[in-house]
Amino acid sequence: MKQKQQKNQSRIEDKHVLIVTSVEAEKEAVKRGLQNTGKFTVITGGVGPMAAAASTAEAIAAHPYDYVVVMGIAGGFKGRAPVRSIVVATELIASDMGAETEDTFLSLDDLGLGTSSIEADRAISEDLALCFNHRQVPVYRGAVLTSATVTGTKQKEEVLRRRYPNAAAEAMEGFGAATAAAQRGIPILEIRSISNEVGPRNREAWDIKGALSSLETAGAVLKEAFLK
Ligand SMILES: O=C(O)c1cccc(C(=O)CC[C@H]2O[C@@H](n3cnc4c(=O)[nH]cnc43)[C@H](O)[C@@H]2O)c1
Repeated sequence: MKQKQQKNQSRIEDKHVLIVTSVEAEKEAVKRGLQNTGKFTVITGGVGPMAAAASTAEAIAAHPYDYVVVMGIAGGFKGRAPVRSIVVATELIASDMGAETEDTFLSLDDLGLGTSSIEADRAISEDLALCFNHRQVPVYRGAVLTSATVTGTKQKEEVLRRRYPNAAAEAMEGFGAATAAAQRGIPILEIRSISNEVGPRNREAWDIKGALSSLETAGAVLKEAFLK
């Protein structure tokens, strides 16, 4: 009876997971963390929401993945997610898709034209945050913004803070991959390691090496969460 129950259950350890990164260095960092675990396929999907959407759509059309996980480095909002910490997304938001008026911003939801926000798989993202805590890796849960343009001014940072009070990080791919996944009903997750503060551009100050090291740890934690 027990055997039969186990056979009928949809077991998380039997799932096949597609991981979407933007550049090769992120893919290699995640793969080091995963240590050749067969159930994960890691792709370099390109930079920006359009490249991420197209690459994800192509991958999930070719193979029946059970989860899509967007991973990479990101900017963190000061006071919400410091450099080298990890952000596990609660939702993936297209930060600039909508319409401006003289005094506000209208999202696609406000306009009745679709949605600018897709929720991350709640149970797994909560579990992941616990796994990071367990390893004493600083982790924050919050919305991850997808912006086609990296924020480079104080003024834009403040606009985003006001518009998205629950945002912890900004990157460029999540909502694109999530759109492709949602069209096939595949749950989405986003895990980001913070390389820089969102705000005035200072590319030399980005801690890419540190963030890639945190991303490698994130790969190991993802493996632990899916295999336990
Ligand atoms: O130059 C390198 O060695 C290198 C290694 C890994 C990654 C990079 C990138 O430039 C990745 C671009 C990627 O980073 C995300 N990102 C990072 N910070 C921000 C931000 O403040 N706002 C938006 N996006 C950010 C983004 O997802 C890009 O795809 C270079």
